[in-house]
Amino acid sequence: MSSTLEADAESVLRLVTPSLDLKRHKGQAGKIAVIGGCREYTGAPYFAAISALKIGADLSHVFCTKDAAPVIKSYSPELIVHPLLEESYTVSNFSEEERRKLQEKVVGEVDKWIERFDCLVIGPGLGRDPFLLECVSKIMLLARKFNLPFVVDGDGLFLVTNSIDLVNSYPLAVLTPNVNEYKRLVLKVLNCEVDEENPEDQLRSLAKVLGGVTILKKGRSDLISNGEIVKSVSIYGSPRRCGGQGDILSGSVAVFLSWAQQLISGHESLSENPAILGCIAASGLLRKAASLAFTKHKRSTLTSDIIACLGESLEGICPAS
Ligand SMILES: NC(=O)C1=CN([C@@H]2O[C@H](COP(=O)(O)OP(=O)(O)OC[C@H]3O[C@@H](n4cnc5c(N)ncnc54)[C@H](OP(=O)(O)O)[C@@H]3O)[C@@H](O)[C@H]2O)[C@@H](O)CC1
Ligand SMILES: Nc1ncnc2c1ncn2[C@@H]1O[C@H](COP(=O)(O)OP(=O)(O)OP(=O)(O)O)[C@@H](O)[C@H]1O
Ligand SMILES: [Mg+2]
Repeated sequence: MSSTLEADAESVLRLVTPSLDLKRHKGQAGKIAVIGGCREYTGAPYFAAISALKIGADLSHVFCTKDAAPVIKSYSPELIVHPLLEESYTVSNFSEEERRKLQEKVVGEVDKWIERFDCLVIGPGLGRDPFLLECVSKIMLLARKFNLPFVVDGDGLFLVTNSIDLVNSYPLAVLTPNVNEYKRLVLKVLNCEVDEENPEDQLRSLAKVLGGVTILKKGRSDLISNGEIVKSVSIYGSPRRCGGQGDILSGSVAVFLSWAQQLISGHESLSENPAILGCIAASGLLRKAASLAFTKHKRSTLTSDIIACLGESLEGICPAS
């Protein structure tokens, strides 16, 4: 791997992480919202949303189904949980008109909040219910209308792979596929298999064909591209592959992307791409935290242990004072 490909993740973390300042008010360090959480999955949206707070965001919301909400609330009083999304079983006896009205209501409720957020994370633990995914498509269109950045992960990638137009040519979209999700995306968009020999060139082509979205391809090395540049993050992480680490990553990308956007909007001389910076910072921090958690917990390392190490890992790179 060439040295120019490997990003200096620690420098990026130092660049984008804002200093703590008594003059700043609640909200200025970031307000993020996770769209995810259904009957099957409550852990994934929790991991994404709590990671955002642990890194330093001020407010973290979760928009999930009615069944998932009390469960997610009970994991943490820190999260603001909206029991809004509906699955097909709720509407099984509804007419077309009643379904349309319910969708309008769901999207209308999200619309009330959306302008307050700095970034959305769409997909952790969302599930694949068709009625629910239709609503989420409309939420993505709403986010695009407000020029709100969003990170698409998990089942959000299932949705996007089947409806590419939702992200096509939206430079504020970040996709964070794992090995499987990437395979499906490459097959759908490039109509070929994953190229293991030239992963950087294929990733660049994929991001370019998608009109300049940013893609963070997760794996032994994380590879990041927006169709122009390609960067990698290969810092040593952990040999534990417990589920949920991708969810930490998606919540973290949302925070670092928001911070990078804030930084760049205040410094016209900075020409870096905030989505690329956000991905590098998030990947670097997750790997540091995973490594630290593994030294403490070895084989029993869980996603919650990695989340508990996010603060200490960031402190080691950007001390709070
Ligand atoms: N606690 C929770 O609530 C969590 C909920 N989550 C939520 O679950 C939803 C579905 O997400 P997902 O990641 O399970 O779906 P997908 O990518 O289709 O993988 C399915 C199967 O693919 C395989 N496989 C995976 N990686 C591979 C690899 N590197 N190399 C080779 N094979 C690989 C592996 O199959 P197996 O090896 O078991 O045959 C795996 O089981 C989504 O909403 C997500 O957010 C998770 O975030 C976890 C924590
Ligand atoms: N083989 C690997 N070696 C080292 N680190 C890895 C490896 N695979 C993934 N990772 C790290 O774990 C993070 C999460 O990637 P992973 O492929 O587990 O996501 P995921 O399948 O979406 O996770 P989740 O279970 O949350 O859905 C990546 O950003 C990367 O830093
Ligand atoms: Mg995942």
